[in-house]
Amino acid sequence: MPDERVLSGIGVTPRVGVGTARWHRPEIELSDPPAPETVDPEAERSRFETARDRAREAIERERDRAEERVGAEEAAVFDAHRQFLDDPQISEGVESALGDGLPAEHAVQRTFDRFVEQFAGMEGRMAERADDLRDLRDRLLRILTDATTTDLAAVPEGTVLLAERLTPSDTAALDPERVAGVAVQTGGRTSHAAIFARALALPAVVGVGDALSDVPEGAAVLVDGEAGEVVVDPGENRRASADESAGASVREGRVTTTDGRAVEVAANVGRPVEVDPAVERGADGIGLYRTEFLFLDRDAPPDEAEQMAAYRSALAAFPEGRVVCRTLDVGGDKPIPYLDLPESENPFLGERGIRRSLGPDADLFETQLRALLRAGAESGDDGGGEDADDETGAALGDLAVMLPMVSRIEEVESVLAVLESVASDLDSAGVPYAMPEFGVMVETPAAATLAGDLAERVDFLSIGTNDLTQYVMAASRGDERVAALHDPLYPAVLRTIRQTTRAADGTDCWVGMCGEMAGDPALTELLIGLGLDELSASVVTVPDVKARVSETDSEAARALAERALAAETVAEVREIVGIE
Ligand SMILES: C=C(OP(=O)(O)O)C(=O)O
Repeated sequence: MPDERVLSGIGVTPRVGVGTARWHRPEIELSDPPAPETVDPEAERSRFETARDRAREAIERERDRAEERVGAEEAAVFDAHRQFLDDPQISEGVESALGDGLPAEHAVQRTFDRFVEQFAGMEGRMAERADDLRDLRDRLLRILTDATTTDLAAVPEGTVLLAERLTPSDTAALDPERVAGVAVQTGGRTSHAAIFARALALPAVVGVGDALSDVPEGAAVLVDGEAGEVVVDPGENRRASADESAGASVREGRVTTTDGRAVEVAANVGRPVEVDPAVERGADGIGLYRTEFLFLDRDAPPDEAEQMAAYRSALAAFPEGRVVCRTLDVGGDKPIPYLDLPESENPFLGERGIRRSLGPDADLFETQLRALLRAGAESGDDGGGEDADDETGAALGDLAVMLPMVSRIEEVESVLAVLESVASDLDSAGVPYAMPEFGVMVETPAAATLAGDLAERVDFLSIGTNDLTQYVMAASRGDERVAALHDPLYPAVLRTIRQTTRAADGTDCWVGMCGEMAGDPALTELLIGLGLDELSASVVTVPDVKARVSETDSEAARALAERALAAETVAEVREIVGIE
């Protein structure tokens, strides 16, 4: 058996892939420039201009392609490339190098290298600009030297792509059908490579460092995006784990248990770019759209038309399904600078979620509800602006609105009143809208205790086990010292879940789960036994959860849940469920 070699980095997608190493080395080595007197500056200027035009066209093409595959937000990086291409300082730098008698390719290299050095010495986002400049420099050099490079869209199936760095254009070109994994020497969790890899559900490890450069072309390599490991010459055991992680194949359409009980398997998404991968991985709909992501990383909130366009395109992606939009959930771990959230002694117990929407963010909340009600209208309302969705008129799925951090019946009553008033304003203005399904998250012990009263007022409850566990166990989500307590398999949490589903038994109110627990296929049978009607999972695990649902017998699941509910310790629960 060959010796395994394990390199560590930062795992960015919870998947394991194995395949054959293939290096992507786009850097171009130029030989020394010829003597200046032998160079014709006019001819070189014209070569540079032609190369710049060709680069501009290619950037446009790649931008469109990236937008189609991974979304407008990620594709926006190509706009930065286009701006650099026409940046006067760069043009001046190239002009001055041509004036010094350098050929076009050397002029490009000298100019860009200076800017790369400047940006690389800065912090944060500015440092990322250095990558954009390298990307653009190499593109121009490839054109000027007629260099042939790997066509990343056409690598052989089963390729594990290795690179010193992956530029946005490289990553956007990757074909998930062909690429078994990606390992990159540089980059962090929020690097472009990581973001694209996640959006495409590719196993990926970034920030592996120089050790990666010793991996030979053609070696067998396993990429463990969960553990953050790159394993060269993996042994049989490792390969078996990759096979397991390759997971179930995508299943279109609804699944039922072996005895015919329908369980909806939806996906959790945070940004428009994640919607298409959810469709591709066979989700029945969106069980949690974390709409606060539409409000992050910007200077002002999205207006009604922009929000409406985002909601409508999610609805159009699931014409047969349901899209559950959670209203703005800020505060706690999700600050938004322009909202000027006050310091809180304990933000998780402070003014967050619905508490803000019915308080200081009332105007934003009303705008969001207007956008949601209008988004659900059959067709014909295009949001009234150029930001509006061009899917207008397409078949749309069913919209549902869900409230975060509910702990009082009064909150639900107040929101119902706001909904009525928004609907009546739209009515009077003759604006088309549709009343959505209406539900609340059960993420506070108070909501679980009141589940029966809530169920009388809403169409659905969705259990957010991430927060529910934090509040039931009094163990902060982000505090490593109490991480072991943050486990939904503790009997207190399991019984709170059952309390919630039981409260809705026999009513028209359905009960789903959108916390991370719902996405763990090892717990699917238990959750069916606990009475969940819907499971909303991370996009990558949707096929595995669907597969588990269709292997489950509801009677056996109920018996399993009864045993787990009778257990007194987490260790007993784990043993009963059959996990370590
Ligand atoms: C799904 C949940 O919400 P969040 O976005 O806070 O993880 C949860 O708390 O389980």
